[in-house]
Amino acid sequence: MAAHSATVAPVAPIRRESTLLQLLRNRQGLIWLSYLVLLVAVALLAPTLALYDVNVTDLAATNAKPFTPGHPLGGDGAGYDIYSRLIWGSRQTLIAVLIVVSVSAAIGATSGLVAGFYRGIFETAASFVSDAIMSLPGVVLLIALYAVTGPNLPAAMGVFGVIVAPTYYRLVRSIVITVRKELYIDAARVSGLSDLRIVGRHVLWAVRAPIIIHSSFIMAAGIGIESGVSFIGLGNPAAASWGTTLQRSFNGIYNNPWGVVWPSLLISITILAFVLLGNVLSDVLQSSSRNKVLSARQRRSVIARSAAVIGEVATAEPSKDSILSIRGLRIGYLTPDGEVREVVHGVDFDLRRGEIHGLVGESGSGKSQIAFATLGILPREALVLDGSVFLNGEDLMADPRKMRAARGRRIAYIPQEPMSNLDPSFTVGAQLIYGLCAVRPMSRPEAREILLALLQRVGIKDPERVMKMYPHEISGGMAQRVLICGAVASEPDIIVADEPTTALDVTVQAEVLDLLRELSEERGLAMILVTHNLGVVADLCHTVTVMKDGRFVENAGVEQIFDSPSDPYTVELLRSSRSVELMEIAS
Ligand SMILES: Nc1ncnc2c1ncn2[C@@H]1O[C@H](COP(=O)(O)OP(=O)(O)OP(=O)(O)O)[C@@H](O)[C@H]1O
Ligand code: NI
Repeated sequence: MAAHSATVAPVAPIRRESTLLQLLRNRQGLIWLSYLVLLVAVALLAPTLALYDVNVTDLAATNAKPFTPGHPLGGDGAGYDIYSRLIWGSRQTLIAVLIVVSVSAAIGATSGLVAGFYRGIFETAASFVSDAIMSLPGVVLLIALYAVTGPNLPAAMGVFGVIVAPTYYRLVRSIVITVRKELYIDAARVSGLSDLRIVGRHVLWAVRAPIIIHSSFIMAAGIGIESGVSFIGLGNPAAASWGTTLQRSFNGIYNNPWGVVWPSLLISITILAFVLLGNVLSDVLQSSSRNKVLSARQRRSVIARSAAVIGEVATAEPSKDSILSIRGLRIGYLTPDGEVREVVHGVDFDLRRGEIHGLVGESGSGKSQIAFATLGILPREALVLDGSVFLNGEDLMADPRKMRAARGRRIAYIPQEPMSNLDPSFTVGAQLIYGLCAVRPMSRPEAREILLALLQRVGIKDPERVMKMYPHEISGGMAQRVLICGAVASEPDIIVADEPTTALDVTVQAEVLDLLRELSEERGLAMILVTHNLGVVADLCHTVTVMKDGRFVENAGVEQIFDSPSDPYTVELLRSSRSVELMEIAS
């Protein structure tokens, strides 16, 4: 947070849309919400929609194929009409799911709320119980229950609700603990509100979105468990549920294989609906609680209004001998009260071919914003208020298509955390080959050849073997080498590296920095190196920009910065970094 440093351009607040409206505007949200509403309607209207009563069997329906007259989805071995059973089953299934959610949310969320708010002995006890429940084998418990109650779906679902209650407990408790620390709760308390009012007003507001999202996933799990429980025979065979329907059809799978398809399809689609709706909800609810993503029209009007306040800045020409020129770049974010907080205040920047340029400054000074802007990967809610990014004289900022074409091809990126930038479910080789083929038209064997040579070049001893490994099988240093290999493979002109060695061990750091220097010299690569480590800058960079509060305070050759810094802030930065170094040597 560096609000004190930012220029705030007051623009009229933007009205928020209701959550439901945002949900309906999202295509996925609309589809899955409609599906679920339809499902509820079917469950309510079951008596009219079903062709037969729940427990009516019909000799003609025995193992009937689908589209038999009177039995649109066929029948099972006992002569039940599958279509009617599924319609009735939607009732049973939705009731089962409601039991799971209400039991688990009631127990878990309430205890989490109390534990997080009052802490102390209750929290200790509740956390113990929650851990104990989580360590129980759920399915075994359900089977044991069967011995006591017999086939009883509501009881089984209630027990399942207790089993998953700790997930709510943990979620709610951790949120309440953070919210409670925040200032507005203190403010509320000082103004003499009772605990109940504070919980109602502020804490419930903070936990409501996570609870709704989590419930959607629990409902998906509930459907799965209901089907599973009924399928292994713990449900009431007389009551129609999707699980029992599936079980019956499964018993007669050799006589009528189609019978299995319908309930499976219904169960899968409904689980999918809850999970995907949960994802959409999480987008909608969580983004609106922090930063609003504006529509293109709102975005233009905010930018225009803020330009009117600050005044147009004449866009300068790019420098002739630079490969990358940034001119008058201003980036802002909308605050919750609808004002624009500017975090980068009109910076100019030039990068020549083969130059390694260090971008240093304290946390929150805007280094990453500049790196992201160069790559065109600013967060969706970011507002580019003004300015241009010229690559070889072409303005990328003005044309998103050019930006997309340049990204990964002409300008490559090396991230801070190598591990989280590799997909755990694919081998290293598969990801590298996929990435390379996406930016340079070539066949997979060709890409493989290039990458094997490059992996060798970035210091990986046995590239063939590493290609076959999954990310969790390699070390952090190796992962960063792999990503550097991926970045260099597309033969870019510029590499943007945001703290590329922070996540690595000290010994590995030096090796990776050496590698970056060598690659830059070999290939004439220009590099923007974002770092807070002046040692890295002294070691690697030709030129340096020092940033503070969204402005460039000094921009010069590396010798000049270290030998005769002109800005007091640079002097301060050098002094503090030296004292950190001395401390490290002393310890
Ligand atoms: N998505 C966002 N919404 C609102 N403000 C943001 C967002 N992302 C960044 N900011 C603000 O932009 C400013 C600059 O952030 P930036 O990440 O560029 O800093 P940095 O210099 O890279 O810091 P660090 O060294 O911690 O990475 C900060 O004040 C930050 O609060
Ligand atoms: Ni950063």
